[in-house]
Amino acid sequence: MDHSNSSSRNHTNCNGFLHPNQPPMASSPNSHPKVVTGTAGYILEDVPHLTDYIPNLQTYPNPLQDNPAYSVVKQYFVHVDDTVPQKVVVHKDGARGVHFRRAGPRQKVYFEADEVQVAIVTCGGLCPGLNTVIRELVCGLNHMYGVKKVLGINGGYRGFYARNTINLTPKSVNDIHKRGGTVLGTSRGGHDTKKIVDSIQDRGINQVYIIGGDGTQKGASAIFEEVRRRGLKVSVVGIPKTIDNDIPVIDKSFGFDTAVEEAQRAINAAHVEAESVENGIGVVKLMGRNSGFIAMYATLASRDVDCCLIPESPFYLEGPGGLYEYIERRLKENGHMVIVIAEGAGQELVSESALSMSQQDASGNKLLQDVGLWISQKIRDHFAEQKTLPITLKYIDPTYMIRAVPSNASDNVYCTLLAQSAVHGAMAGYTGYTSGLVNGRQTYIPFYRITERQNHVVITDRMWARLLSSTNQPSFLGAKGVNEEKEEEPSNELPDGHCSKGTSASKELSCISPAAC
Ligand SMILES: Nc1ncnc2c1ncn2[C@@H]1O[C@H](COP(=O)(O)OP(=O)(O)OP(=O)(O)O)[C@@H](O)[C@H]1O
Ligand SMILES: O=P(O)(O)OC[C@H]1O[C@](O)(CO)[C@@H](O)[C@@H]1O
Ligand SMILES: [Mg+2]
Repeated sequence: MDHSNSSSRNHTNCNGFLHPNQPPMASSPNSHPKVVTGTAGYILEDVPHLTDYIPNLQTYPNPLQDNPAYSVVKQYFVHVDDTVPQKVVVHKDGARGVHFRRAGPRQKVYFEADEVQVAIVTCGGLCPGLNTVIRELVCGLNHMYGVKKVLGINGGYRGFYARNTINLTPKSVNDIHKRGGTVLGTSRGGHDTKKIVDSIQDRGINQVYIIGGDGTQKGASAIFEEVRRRGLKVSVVGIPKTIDNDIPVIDKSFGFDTAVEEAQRAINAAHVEAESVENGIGVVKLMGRNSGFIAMYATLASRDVDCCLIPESPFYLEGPGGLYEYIERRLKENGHMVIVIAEGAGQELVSESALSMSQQDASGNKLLQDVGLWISQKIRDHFAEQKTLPITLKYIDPTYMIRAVPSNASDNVYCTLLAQSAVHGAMAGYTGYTSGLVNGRQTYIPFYRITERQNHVVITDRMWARLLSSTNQPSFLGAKGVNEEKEEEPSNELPDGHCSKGTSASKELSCISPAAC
């Protein structure tokens, strides 16, 4: 695919054509999904390119061609038509389904090293690996493409217009990956698209790398649209960050492995405390506002957990099949037990007994009640009232300790690949995309696929069933509940316990190709 000629690119490629419902990008005030279809139900959900709205942009040979480290690598450059399938499990006669553009270096780039002025910003909550991504962006840009001008935006989105910037060099970021947090600082709220793009324009920034969760990626999408509306040669790139693993499409988010590993320490402590006393109960609260992935994977990894409670699986306390009954049975069988609870679990129960559920943080996220404290007290009160089983309960809340640590070895490698892929895409003129791993391959995913939904644990899927069979906890769902759950989340099941509740664009695509989802 030759991006020096955007019109030919929009109309025929990948043995396919622009989807008939999609107008050509250049004629529309806002970008539209670029969907290319091919034979056998092939669909490419492509990402925008600078040439979509700035014609005749000059190209340059990729400097990696002369880089001794890379020139020996056979087929180092990604073929322009390489794409990655969203779904790898297919049936003999099924459609090929949705694909994303494969990430990696291209033969031609759209920026000369001296011309590039980069900005990097981190937004939202902390997550292990933020500093590694920052480091690898700075080093990747410098070592692979000779880019020297890299600014760090201080304190999240508002830093674009309200704070001083920080010069980042390979030397200044050399060992930041060994530290937790983000050297740039972060914040919630403060996204003012006009002021941010004014700042981008005023500072001559032409590549923006935005590291953050679902809210941040929505902000990145708004920045991209405004940049495009102003006709600026600025690549806007998202790098997905979330300890909750609630970003859809991608295999998992960076820092998640580290968080699960770190959670083991809290679970171990809860287990040691619980088994050291008669009828000991250890309760561990883990993060997960709307998605219980950390709790689910930490439970599966640990084997010491007897009950895992997540936001996706409503539970109840009293009566047959309830939590109290299970605790009593487990204590009688085993003498102790460990409960892991995600912070977003059981919020409807807590809110019945707490004051307000309507408070929000600066980004508009609902502030949660402390379900860990609440459930610990409820269990203590219940068994004190019963007087038949005297329990000792220890409550551990390691939530901020888990996300404040530096990333582990595997997350460091993942962060490096994500950052390098992001850089290759921007240098190749792509924009308006999130760099993400899909089925083990680095890809460029259009913003709308990342922002339209959240990733949730599917409690009717195999992974949750594995958890139930490993803990032996009740499912808290009658047959009716299971059927309702199946009806609610019908078609977008992703491998191994991931599901994204669909909205507009992807639902349309499911209609084009049901086998794609
Ligand atoms: N719909 C939106 N449009 C523009 N900007 C947004 C939107 N939602 C959130 N933002 C901005 O994105 C930034 C981060 O959002 P938020 O605090 O929700 O964290 P996040 O990126 O979702 O990360 P996490 O939830 O994992 O901590 C904030 O500065 C917020 O103002
Ligand atoms: O207290 P803060 O910084 O708002 O962050 C808490 C939230 O951040 C998250 O870790 C998401 O980043 C959620 O799990 C949690 O609810
Ligand atoms: Mg979020």
